[in-house]
Amino acid sequence: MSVAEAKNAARIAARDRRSAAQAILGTDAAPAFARHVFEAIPLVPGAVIAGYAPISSEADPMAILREADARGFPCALPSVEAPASPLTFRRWRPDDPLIDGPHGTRAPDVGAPILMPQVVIVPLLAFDRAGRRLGYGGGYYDRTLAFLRARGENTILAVGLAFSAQEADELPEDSGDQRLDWIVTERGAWPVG
Ligand SMILES: Nc1nc2c(c(=O)[nH]1)N(C=O)[C@@H](CNc1ccc(C(=O)N[C@@H](CCC(=O)O)C(=O)O)cc1)CN2
Ligand SMILES: Nc1ncnc2c1ncn2[C@@H]1O[C@H](COP(=O)(O)OP(=O)(O)OP(=O)(O)O)[C@@H](O)[C@H]1O
Repeated sequence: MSVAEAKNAARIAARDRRSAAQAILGTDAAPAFARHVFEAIPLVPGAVIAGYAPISSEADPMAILREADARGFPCALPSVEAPASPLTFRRWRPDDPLIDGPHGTRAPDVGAPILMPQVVIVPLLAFDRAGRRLGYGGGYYDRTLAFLRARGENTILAVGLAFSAQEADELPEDSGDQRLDWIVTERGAWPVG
């Protein structure tokens, strides 16, 4: 089996596990995610924190972003503005309206300023303890984290957000894959490695 085939097989199983976890935990997990992030992760004051507007059964980062905003961290959400390119992040404040993007995603209006995040909360279908992750297969977050890491002026933190049931033993990986630095679930926050 090629790495791409192994990833596709893992995606199918991971989708079911994620939706089962979301059905059980639902909105109860969101405040736990926020508590773990602010208790465990060393955040530089003023760091730009990027989240995402959740789709489907994704773990919901919006409680993290609202708390970040209340603590004075500028927040941003991703926007797909060109295919096969890194994501663009635009400023978001609580209650800002969002516009529809591809695959049911929502993003800030194109009039919102573009920000370069130092902390990227990453959606995922599955993660493992080594920080490998599996997304929908568009490669957007791999390209985006590679781009942000290559700029190199600032170390960025890639924080995978998931239900604990999304943990996999060992995910398939290829050379373009970007690993997570932290994993946050409803049970806690762990640095990778
Ligand atoms: N909430 C969220 N926003 C995001 C992403 C994401 O994964 N989640 N993205 C990450 O790249 C970017 C948008 N790109 C995407 C690329 C592919 C699919 C996708 O394949 N979605 C599934 C449908 C999900 C579902 O309803 O279960 C699909 O079409 O099969 C989604 C988003 C930026 N914004
Ligand atoms: N660092 C990268 N730079 C450029 N292209 C990449 C990179 N990583 C992956 N890609 C492209 O994206 C495709 C899909 O990658 P992959 O299957 O790892 O996506 P994913 O991590 O599941 O999705 P996503 O990152 O969007 O959540 C790859 O086949 C490759 O063509």
